[in-house]
Amino acid sequence: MDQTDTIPSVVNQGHPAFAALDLIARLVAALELTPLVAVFSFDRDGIVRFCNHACAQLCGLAPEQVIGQPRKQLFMRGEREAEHDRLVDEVWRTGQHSPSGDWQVRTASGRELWLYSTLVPIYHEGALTQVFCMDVDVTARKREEDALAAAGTNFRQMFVKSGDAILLVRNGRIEEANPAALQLFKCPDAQALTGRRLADFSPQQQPGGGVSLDAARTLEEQAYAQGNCRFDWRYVDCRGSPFWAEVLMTSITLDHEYLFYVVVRDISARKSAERTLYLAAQVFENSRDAILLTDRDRHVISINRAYAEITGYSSADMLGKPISVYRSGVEDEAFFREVWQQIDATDHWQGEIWSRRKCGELFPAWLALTAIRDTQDRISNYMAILSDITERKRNEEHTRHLAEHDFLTDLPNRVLLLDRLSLALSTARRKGSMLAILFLDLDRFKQINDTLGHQVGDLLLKEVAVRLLKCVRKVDTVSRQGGDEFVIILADIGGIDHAAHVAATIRHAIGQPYLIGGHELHVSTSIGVSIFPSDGEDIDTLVKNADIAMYHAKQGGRDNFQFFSTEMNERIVERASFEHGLRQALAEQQFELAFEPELDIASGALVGAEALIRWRHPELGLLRPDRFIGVAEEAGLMVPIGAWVLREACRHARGWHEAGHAVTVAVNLSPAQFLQRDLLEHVRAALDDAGLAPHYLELELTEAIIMKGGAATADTLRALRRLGVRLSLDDFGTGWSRLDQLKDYPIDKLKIAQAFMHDGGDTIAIRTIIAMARSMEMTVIAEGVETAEQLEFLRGQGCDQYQGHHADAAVQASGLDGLLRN
Ligand SMILES: Nc1nc2c(ncn2[C@@H]2O[C@H](COP(=O)(O)OP(=O)(O)OP(=O)(O)O)[C@@H](O)[C@H]2O)c(=O)[nH]1
Repeated sequence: MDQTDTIPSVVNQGHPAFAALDLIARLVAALELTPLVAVFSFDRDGIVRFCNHACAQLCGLAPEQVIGQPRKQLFMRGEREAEHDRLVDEVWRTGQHSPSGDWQVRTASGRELWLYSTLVPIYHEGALTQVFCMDVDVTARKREEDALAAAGTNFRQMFVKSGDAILLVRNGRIEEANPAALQLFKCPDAQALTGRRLADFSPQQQPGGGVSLDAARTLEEQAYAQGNCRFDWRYVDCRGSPFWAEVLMTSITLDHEYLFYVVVRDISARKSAERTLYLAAQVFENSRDAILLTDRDRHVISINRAYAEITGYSSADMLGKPISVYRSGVEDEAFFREVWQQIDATDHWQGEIWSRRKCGELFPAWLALTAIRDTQDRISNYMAILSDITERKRNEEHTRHLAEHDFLTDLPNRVLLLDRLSLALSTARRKGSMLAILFLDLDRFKQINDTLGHQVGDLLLKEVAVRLLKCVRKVDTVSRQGGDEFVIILADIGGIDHAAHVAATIRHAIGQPYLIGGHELHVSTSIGVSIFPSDGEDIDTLVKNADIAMYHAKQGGRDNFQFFSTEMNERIVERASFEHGLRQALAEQQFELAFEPELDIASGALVGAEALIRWRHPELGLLRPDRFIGVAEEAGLMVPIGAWVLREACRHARGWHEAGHAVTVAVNLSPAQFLQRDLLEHVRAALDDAGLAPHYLELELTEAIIMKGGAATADTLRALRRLGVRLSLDDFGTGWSRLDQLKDYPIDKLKIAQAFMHDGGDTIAIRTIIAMARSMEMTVIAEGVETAEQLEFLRGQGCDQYQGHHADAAVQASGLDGLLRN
């Protein structure tokens, strides 16, 4: 219902003039009541004459307060007051209404408002009496407009200044692009972008495989449906270079237009980092080397597949455990301390170590440890790369073996020989010992090849190698130089006799018949020997001289060995002739016995005599044992010679007894005799043959026999003792046995070594030996007594018997020497 309907009619509606008046009255009433337009009027003095409700409300006053007030008090216009005054004057002057406009005002009640305002002249009876001011409150609209303008400005700023590329896309075409977009797409100007589709800046296909055009459309639809969508996209810029971007497409669709606000951010760096990470992960997982990662405290945080495969440990076994738990135990703590010290200093260590699989098996590994640092340069992790090098080591070993060994015999070849020789020489130099080089060449080997073929020759060479190895000790080296030549190093030999002995053994071994391919073959060898240091100080000289000596052996009719030095050859010849002579001496009874008397100190009586062998050599005259016992021992003649001495000594003793002198005979036993199984039988037979009571036979042993012998020796000694034979220990005090060690052996008598009697005598040692021997109830005899003073001293110490020049003299004086000599 119109508000004017509520205004009562003040005139008779039937008369036309009154009808017009009535309309005016109704209009005024409507003006009065309208809430939409604030209306007031003022006269030429600016005094308010009329004010409707809306106006009073706008001013924040009651209408009656407003009437009669100056118009300027209703709405103050600040800086624009004068401008408004001019408008008012213009209306009064021209009688025309003013142009409408927006005015910012402060109301009488202090509110800030925007008014849309018009001034209208009001005539009364033809005269301009008042001006109406009609104001519409447009504050709300004005504020919205301001906010919109501000938002627009902000948006513009953001659009222009954004570091991200922003595109406005309308109906699939780029409408606007910000500077960052021009830069990102490397466009010379905006025209290069506008009007085109985003797909125009994409490769035909996206890396995922979809056609760019279709994929872009799908994404636009998605953004339209969901409001926005975010995706990674591969673009190509105006210069044709591809790049990765992250795209946020927001639909701001109006009406039926597709309008998108598209933010494009270059993520090529991130993509490349992602790619690098992906590759690193692939490398980690697919590496054939075992890789393990730890944290900075060296606790395992990751292992790759190869690690699990190689070691047998799973991630579950290892994660969180200290890496040190998985050491093999071969390398010690000090080794790992050094490893970590180096990593601390250089961030890296690599080397060979032993590793252990979960099943316990050890394997050689190449380990590379690297410290990984964070952006602050602090160690954040450690990486261990472990390669199983079992196969490599095996191959290396195989290759090295091939390089160092002869393919036919598998003996060390020349390369390894020189290496070993160099080692042996430095050891010999350090220890001041001797070594020998034997240069062997088979005799007339060519004939075997020529008559029976190379294959047979080869088999013969292999058999020769086997035989050579049997002739030497483990410390020696047998090598094949090629052809039928072999070189042998004899390390640390005691003397040239050793070398001669080995050479003779080899000659003999090679000379034994071979059964090869159904043929019985015979071959001999010529051997040359050089000795360090006498025949040369260095490898070349020694090998050359052994070769020369071998040549001499060939010259000398083959099948023999020759020393390089003539002097040595002579000595060996002499030795050989000595050996021959000894065999003859046995057969021809060239040995004799001499007796050294043993006297009782207390009574001065002759109580025994030690049998000493002599060799009456047909050319050299009477030889004492030190000239020939060594050769006899090496030639294995000590057993028959010892047996002869035993028999002869017993026979002599029996003679003394028959002459009325119950004297004991002492016989020295050699180690070779002791090793004889039937020693006991020999002794018994010697006693029986001579008819001598066993307690008149005394067997003299050396400390070496006792100490080396062990249980078997103790058994033999006890058996001899049971037989009734007496046992004495010769040269006591010079070896390394101690008296308390002797208590397990049935020894009757100790012979104090002659050495203690020299230079005034070692009185303390003699005293100690005598005291201890007495405590063990052994008889003590001193050897090498030469003076009456020495004898007196021994007597004072309670020594039982003595030997030596002083005893010989006493025996001569007593006339008993004739007895012993016969
Ligand atoms: N079966 C065989 N023969 C070889 C091999 N290497 C070399 N030979 C032969 O070994 C022979 C060596 O001969 P020589 O040492 O020079 O002469 P020899 O016949 O042994 O006569 P002398 O040494 O003077 O006693 C030559 O016939 C070579 O062909 C091999 O690997 N296998």
